[in-house]
Amino acid sequence: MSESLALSPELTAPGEALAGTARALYARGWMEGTSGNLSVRLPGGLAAVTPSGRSKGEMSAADMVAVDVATGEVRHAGGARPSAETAIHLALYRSFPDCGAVVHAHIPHGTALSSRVAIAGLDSASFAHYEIIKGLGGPHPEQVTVPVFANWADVSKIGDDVRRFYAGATKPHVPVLLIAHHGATTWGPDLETARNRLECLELLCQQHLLVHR
Ligand SMILES: CSC[C@@H](O)[C@@H](O)C(=O)COP(=O)(O)O
Ligand SMILES: [Zn+2]
Repeated sequence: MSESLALSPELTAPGEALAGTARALYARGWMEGTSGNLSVRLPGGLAAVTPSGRSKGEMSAADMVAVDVATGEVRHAGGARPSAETAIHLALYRSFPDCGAVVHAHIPHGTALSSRVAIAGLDSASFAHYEIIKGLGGPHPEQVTVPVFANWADVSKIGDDVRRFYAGATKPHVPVLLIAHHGATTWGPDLETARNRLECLELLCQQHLLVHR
């Protein structure tokens, strides 16, 4: 089925929220050259996802693509393909029933730190004492360990890794992750919270890199 989201009035507001948040993140320099993607969960087992390969500074609600969270099947699209990283978004929606929105951006300091972690042969970054940790939404206000996933060319493999990682988790998690040499993905009950967590993660990584030059 292929149909513009603009034709579905109940999907227009989430689409506008996605376009507005994407514009703001683009304006910050975090979604350069078509990078970055966002999604929100919709009623009926769907998620609205940004289209693939488009400037995230110039989108409207009608550009968004609705996909089935359970199957990944495209349900509504005005001719656009959903984000190439939809598999990561769906892995998070499937892992966390309370996840209402996912934001991915190539934040500069987060990406630099993810590269440093990967080059060191590690798979997580730990931080302690920074006040901004409180803004990440994790269980501990004073310390946090952020997983750093491998950046497979086949994005479905990143989605599989994410799904496996959180399926095995028994403790409360922090709703942010890094992808090595690539960027960050954050999530939350709504788009605003997911975006705030992205901002906090970028600032945390920046502060950490200033301390550990
Ligand atoms: C500018 S290339 C960046 C892409 O490879 C990818 O990492 C990305 O963030 C955007 O992919 P998209 O398919 O537009 O959602
Ligand atoms: Zn990306």
